[in-house]
Formats: sequence, structure tokens, C-alpha cells
Amino acid sequence: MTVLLDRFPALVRCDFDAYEGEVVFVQGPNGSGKTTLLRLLGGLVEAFAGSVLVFGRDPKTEARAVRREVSYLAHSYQMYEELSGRENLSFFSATASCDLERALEWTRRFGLIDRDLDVRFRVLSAGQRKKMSAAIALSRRTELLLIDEPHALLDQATKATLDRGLLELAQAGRTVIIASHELDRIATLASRTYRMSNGTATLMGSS
Ligand SMILES: Nc1ncnc2c1ncn2[C@@H]1O[C@H](COP(=O)(O)OP(=O)(O)OP(=O)(O)O)[C@@H](O)[C@H]1O
Repeated sequence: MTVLLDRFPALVRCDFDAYEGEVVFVQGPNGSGKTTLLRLLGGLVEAFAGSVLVFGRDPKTEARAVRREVSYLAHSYQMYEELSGRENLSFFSATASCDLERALEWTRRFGLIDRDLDVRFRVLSAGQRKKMSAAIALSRRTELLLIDEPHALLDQATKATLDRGLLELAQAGRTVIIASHELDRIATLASRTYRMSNGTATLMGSS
């Protein structure tokens, strides 16, 4: 598929696939098209040419149905800054098929304490914000998780906890697609890796 962003070819005849229960890594230098690929799969940008199918559906014509099956954890979080973490979790459980108990469990596994859940989201540290957002992403009842730079901002222990969570999702049959620069984490996590370069994806190998 090809994606033009403001006439710039961000993806160029890019071939990509992922299967149920897989963790797929998308790596590549800055500006190579990783985020654009994730946004395309999440129905947030449209293909100019080529075809995109997410669980057999075209995100262009069935955007709503696709979004119900997809969680997307982006660089910037779609959290309410003036609400507490706990209130944000409640909101996402009411509106975005997030399992509240599971999300609270994830906040505990990430080492967040009651105080972190009760202060306004905007006062949390960068890493705490990331943990709260990741807890929601890991707890949504969707078949596909798209996750952009999941390890950025996290300490080593939390990176390992997150990786275990991503593997648990895959073992439960969910599909996880990760854009990341952290090549050292690929070996333990990914079943396949694509390398992006100038908007095209090359399959690097399977484990
Ligand atoms: N709205 C836009 N208009 C024009 N060009 C854009 C737009 N959004 C992204 N691009 C361009 O598309 C290319 C791919 O961007 P993308 O964000 O997908 O890269 P990336 O691989 O995720 O980079 P990074 O590792 O820095 O996050 C870049 O050259 C970027 O400048």
C-alpha cells in the first residue's frame, strides 16, 4: 500500500502482514514510516493506493468496526489531563472496552501506587504517564494491539514487565505489532521483524 501525507509518500508500495497470536516488530530509522504503518492499520490514515485489510475489513470503509478490534498506544496519550488515573481508567472501561480490574492489576504490576492513581494525570512523571497508558492498552478487549515505542521512558524493570504482558496477550491469541528502536528486546519478543526504510517494509526473519 501507498500512503501520502500532505502529498509526501510516507509509505510506498509497502507490503506487510501479521497473523493471529504473533508479536511483530517494526523497526527502522526515524522517519522511515513506522508510525504511519501503525496509523494505517488503526484506520487513522487512509491508503492512497493498494489494499489494507484488518481482520478482513477495509479500515477505509469500515473504520468503526476496525477501531473496535484495535487498540493503539501512540507516542501521545489520549488521556484526560485533569482527571486522575483512576478516573481515566473508569472512563476507558466505560467507553473503550477496557477491563477495569485488569487495568488496575497492570498498574500494580508496573509499580504504580494509590497516590499515582489518585492525583491528576497531568502531574504524573513521564514514565508514570506511560505506565498508566500501557495499563489501559494491555487491558482493552481488542484482537489487535498497535504500540508505538512502548519501551521509551520506562525503567528496565518496567520494560521487562511490559514485555511479559505483550507475550501474554500473544499467547492468548491476540496480535501485537510494535514499532520500536530497541533492537535488543526483539529476540525475546518478536516472532517476526520488518525493517522499514523510506516507506517500504522488508521482512527480516522469523523465530
Ligand atoms: N502529516 C504529515 N504531512 C507530511 N509528512 C508527514 C506527515 N506525517 C508524517 N510525515 C512524514 O512521513 C515520514 C514517516 O513518518 P513516521 O512518523 O511514520 O516515521 P517513523 O518511522 O515513525 O519515525 P520515528 O522513528 O521518528 O517515530 C516522515 O518523513 C514524516 O516527516
